[in-house]
Amino acid sequence: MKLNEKVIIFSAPSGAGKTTIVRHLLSVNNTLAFSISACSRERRNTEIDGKDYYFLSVDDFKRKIQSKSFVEWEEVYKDHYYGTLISEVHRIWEGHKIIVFDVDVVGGLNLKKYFGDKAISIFVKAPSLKELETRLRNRKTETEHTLQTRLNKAKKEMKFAKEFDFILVNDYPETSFKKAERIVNSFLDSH
Ligand SMILES: Nc1nc2c(ncn2[C@@H]2O[C@H](COP(=O)(O)OP(=O)(O)O)[C@@H](O)[C@H]2O)c(=O)[nH]1
Ligand SMILES: Nc1ncnc2c1ncn2[C@@H]1O[C@H](COP(=O)(O)OP(=O)(O)O)[C@@H](O)[C@H]1O
Repeated sequence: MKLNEKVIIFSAPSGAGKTTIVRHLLSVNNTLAFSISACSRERRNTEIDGKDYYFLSVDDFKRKIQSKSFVEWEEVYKDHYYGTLISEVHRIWEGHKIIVFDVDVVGGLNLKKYFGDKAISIFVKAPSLKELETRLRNRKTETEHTLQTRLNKAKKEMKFAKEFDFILVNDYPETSFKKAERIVNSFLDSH
């Protein structure tokens, strides 16, 4: 793969608000394009296949791992595989856009390693663990069990925050949107 374009990586514990921030950035800057990940979890009612994710069965996902179709992939939760397809990176670069990734924390660090100085990495943090829990509950996408799994994972992920180029505390949406715009614009204006 030719590494000839800039990429922007957003990572966060589930519920911190990275998808909300990424959606905002995409709505105000049409040079950016969202990297649609492949995943093997159930589609939520609000999600569209090929827009939010490429939804695959576990078997199809494993076949793509075998055929080395991923830049990176992870079994984020049991039987819930997520990954960035090489074909997706090409699709976006062929459209001459800057890729925006919305991936979990380990995935974000792997992408940072892969893309090197073409990448900027941003860790989105909720103001507190309590607030993270409130947001996940309000989103109404989790059962009590999956909520606890996500909160436990979040505690581990917080330790990696300092390995990212920026930590963006997502307190109020409007201020977070502005902070994200500033970080991204200065990256796009550089070299
Ligand atoms: N490593 C990796 N993680 C991903 C990818 N796409 C999504 N994820 C992460 O997988 C986790 C679960 O995603 P999802 O079920 O959509 O949860 P949500 O972030 O709580 O909406 C999140 O932390 C996502 O950021 C990917 O391509 N690679
Ligand atoms: N700054 C904020 N204040 C309050 N709620 C927020 C904020 N940012 C996002 N949310 C809400 O919190 C929930 C989790 O946000 P989401 O963007 O889905 O997080 P992630 O992609 O990191 O899992 C959503 O219901 C979203 O509307």
